[in-house]
Amino acid sequence: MSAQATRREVDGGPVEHVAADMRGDRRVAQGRALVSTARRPPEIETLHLAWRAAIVPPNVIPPYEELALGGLGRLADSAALIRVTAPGQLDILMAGPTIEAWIDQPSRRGAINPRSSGLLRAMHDAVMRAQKKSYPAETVAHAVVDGLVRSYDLLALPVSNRWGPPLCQVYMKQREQRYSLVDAIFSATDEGVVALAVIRDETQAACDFEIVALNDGAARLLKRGGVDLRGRRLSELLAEGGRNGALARFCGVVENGGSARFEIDAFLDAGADTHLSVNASAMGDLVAVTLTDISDIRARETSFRLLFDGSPTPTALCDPETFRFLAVNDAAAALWGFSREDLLTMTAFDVTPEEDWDDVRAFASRDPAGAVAQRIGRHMRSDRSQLDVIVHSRAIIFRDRHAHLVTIIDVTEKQRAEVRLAHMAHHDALTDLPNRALFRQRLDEELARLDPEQGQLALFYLDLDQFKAINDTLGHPVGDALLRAVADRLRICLRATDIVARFGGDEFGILRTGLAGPDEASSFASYVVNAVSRPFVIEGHSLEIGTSIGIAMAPGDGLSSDLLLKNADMALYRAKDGGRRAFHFFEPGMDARVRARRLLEIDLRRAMAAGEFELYYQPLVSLKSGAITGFEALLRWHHPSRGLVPPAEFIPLSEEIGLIVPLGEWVLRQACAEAARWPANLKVAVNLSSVQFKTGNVTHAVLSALANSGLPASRLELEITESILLAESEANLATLYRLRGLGVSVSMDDFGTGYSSLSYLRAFPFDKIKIDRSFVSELSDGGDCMAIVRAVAGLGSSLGIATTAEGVETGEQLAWLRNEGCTEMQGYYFSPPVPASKIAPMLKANEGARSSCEGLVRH
Ligand SMILES: Nc1nc2c(ncn2[C@@H]2O[C@H](COP(=O)(O)O[C@H]3[C@@H](O)[C@H](n4cnc5c(=O)[nH]c(N)nc54)O[C@@H]3COP(=O)(O)O)[C@@H](O)[C@H]2O)c(=O)[nH]1
Repeated sequence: MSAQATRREVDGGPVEHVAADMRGDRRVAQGRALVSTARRPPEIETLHLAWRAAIVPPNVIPPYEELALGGLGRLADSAALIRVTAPGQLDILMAGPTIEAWIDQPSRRGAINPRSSGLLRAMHDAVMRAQKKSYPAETVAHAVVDGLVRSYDLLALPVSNRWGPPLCQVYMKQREQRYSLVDAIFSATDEGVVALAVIRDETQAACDFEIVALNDGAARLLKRGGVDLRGRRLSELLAEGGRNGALARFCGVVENGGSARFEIDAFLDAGADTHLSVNASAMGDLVAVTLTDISDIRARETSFRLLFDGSPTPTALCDPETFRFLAVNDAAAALWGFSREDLLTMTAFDVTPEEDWDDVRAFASRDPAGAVAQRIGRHMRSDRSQLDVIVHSRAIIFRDRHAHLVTIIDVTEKQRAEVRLAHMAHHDALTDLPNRALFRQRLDEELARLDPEQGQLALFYLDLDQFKAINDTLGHPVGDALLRAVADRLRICLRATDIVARFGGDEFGILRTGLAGPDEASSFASYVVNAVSRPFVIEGHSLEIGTSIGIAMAPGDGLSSDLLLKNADMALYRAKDGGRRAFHFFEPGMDARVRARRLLEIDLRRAMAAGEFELYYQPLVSLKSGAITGFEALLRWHHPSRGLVPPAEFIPLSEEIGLIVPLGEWVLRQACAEAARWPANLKVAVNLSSVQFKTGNVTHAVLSALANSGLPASRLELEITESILLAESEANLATLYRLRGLGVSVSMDDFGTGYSSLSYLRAFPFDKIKIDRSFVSELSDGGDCMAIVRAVAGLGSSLGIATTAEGVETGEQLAWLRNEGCTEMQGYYFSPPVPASKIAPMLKANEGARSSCEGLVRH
């Protein structure tokens, strides 16, 4: 059987502790109890031994008469005879005065004090269970009598009953030891317990208190160890500053009755850092006070407060039900732009945009026992500006109530930086257009949902004409501004569902969906070409660039991004081939041509760096004297694998990719340097491309070539075509006049082809007209060419402009041209273009021939 501890309310009175140690089941081995009998009082011990003698042999219990009625003498005062007639029904058949006092009830059937009945019943049951083995049951009981705790040893024995079931005889012995209940309670707690008596003033109002009793805990807390505080007035123990306040709280308890809890830190000898929590209960003019030392808690709170207030992290304490701020630190006030005082009258909703209120509620209603929770959201400052925040919250107990300790991390800048980074990853920094990656992504998406029934998809691949030349000559800031302006113009061309992207350099892409067919794509492409062709004014420069566009359509030209981009790119090259400001649709078979052209472009750029270019010179011969008057410089490309590449194959491409500008400057420098070595009466003619006029600084290039070579300007002849006067004529005319002003002469090349407008001859005083070789080659056929050559020769003669016939290959042509009044010839009949090394011998031969009157000598 185990020790039992039961706690029962007895008649609504004080709590009684009853400890029962039932030994009825304990075995007795070889006549010796296993439990110690050392604490058994002598009377009980005697009784115990007598009983043991009587029951030998075992299993025979003594008759009722022998034990209950016989020979007990004064032990009968401390004995009771009990039985249990039904479960829970305890009868006391007989009880001596001592035991009667314990059970605090006269011995009557069925009316026993409940605080004793449980114990008696337990002893009865233990004895009855063990009766066959004749074991007694023993226990100790306690009771409070007159404020003293008394302890009793109890022994229960079975006795036989000739009229029915065995009975149970209980013997009780009160121990000498007694405790004061109040002392016991007082000493059992570390808390201070004080009994105060009210002192009333003449109006009978409570005004002070006298200490009636206190325990060690109270003496320790009030730091008056050794000094008897009993009889002292409470007011004497309180520091002046807090005295009135503290007394008022105690008086309030008395006046209002009941109990109250409050804090005091004003006890004189307790020290300023001692904080006591007071629980006071009034009973008439007596006040029972429990004092608890909460100094540590307050110290922790102070540390917490210091950490809280001084933390650079915005922090607030928030009521999870009302969302009211219970505390905020300076960092939070600074973050939200409100004062701390204002915030203490506000709720979390006042700093949260309304759209996020549900989030805030859900966040606050999470499991309060949970760990730190995190919410990413927005807060609002006093100026209504919004912040991106991460809110961490932890449920804590703050001053005996639930609260949420909330820290706020302002991630506005971080968030914006991330958004910026994400934007930068998908957009071109210069134009802010989507980049190739984003374009591809959108193209993939559009292809995935492409439904030909709903319309086709067109990919427009744009490349700006002449951009590189502008960039190289006017500088990158102008180039950048031009690209931005082009981007703006493209944006204007778009519908909301279109996408325009900059792929890099001067390449752009446009994605358009829902097209009925190629016709719709062509009209959009020409609209874009026209839009980009309109002049741009950048930093005072009027720039005309134009664009070429390659178009690939889905589903016809491919269903993958890669294929469509590749096909549109190929179509673009074709568009460029076909002349600028044009667009072209992808056609199967373009691939090979485009590849060849790409290779040429790569080769051309490399050739410039590798010094694969050389100038050949073709003599210009006076038809009057037969003397060489000068040489035309003609560019040649020594390709490492293809051999000598004629300029007609690479000049157009180098114009397109802007390479003509540096290449043209090289030609000028080289030709002038070469001519400077010739006899002083010989001129050198250099071809200028219209691109050099448009994007290069021709005047500067000419000046620097002359200066570097030392060639007099009068010995340099510049050959231009009418295309230079077609585009940007005003600016180009101004350049031509500037060049003429330097002293160089200017020839109109390839006259007769193109528009051959006579107005050009009026617009600028050309020094020479070069009749295109296509007319000369067909002179023998008679007809138009003869008439044209005759007209041009006559025009030159009447305007006083020299005329040079190009491509003279036969003596007949020569004779006819001389006869018609042409002043100069150039052609294979005299000499093809030759390397510079051949010039000296040629000049020598020409001189010799003229001196021997042989006229023109073919070389
Ligand atoms: N911008 C620059 N253009 C240049 C430069 N060097 C050449 N070119 C232009 O390339 C075109 C082709 O030139 P090329 O292959 O050198 O042809 C020239 C002559 O070889 C050719 N020619 C001369 N005589 C005859 C002849 O009797 N028969 C015949 N079939 N061809 C002949 O004519 C070309 C010279 O023409 P032109 O310039 O019009 O005087 C050509 O358009 C060049 O201009 C350069 O450095 N820059």
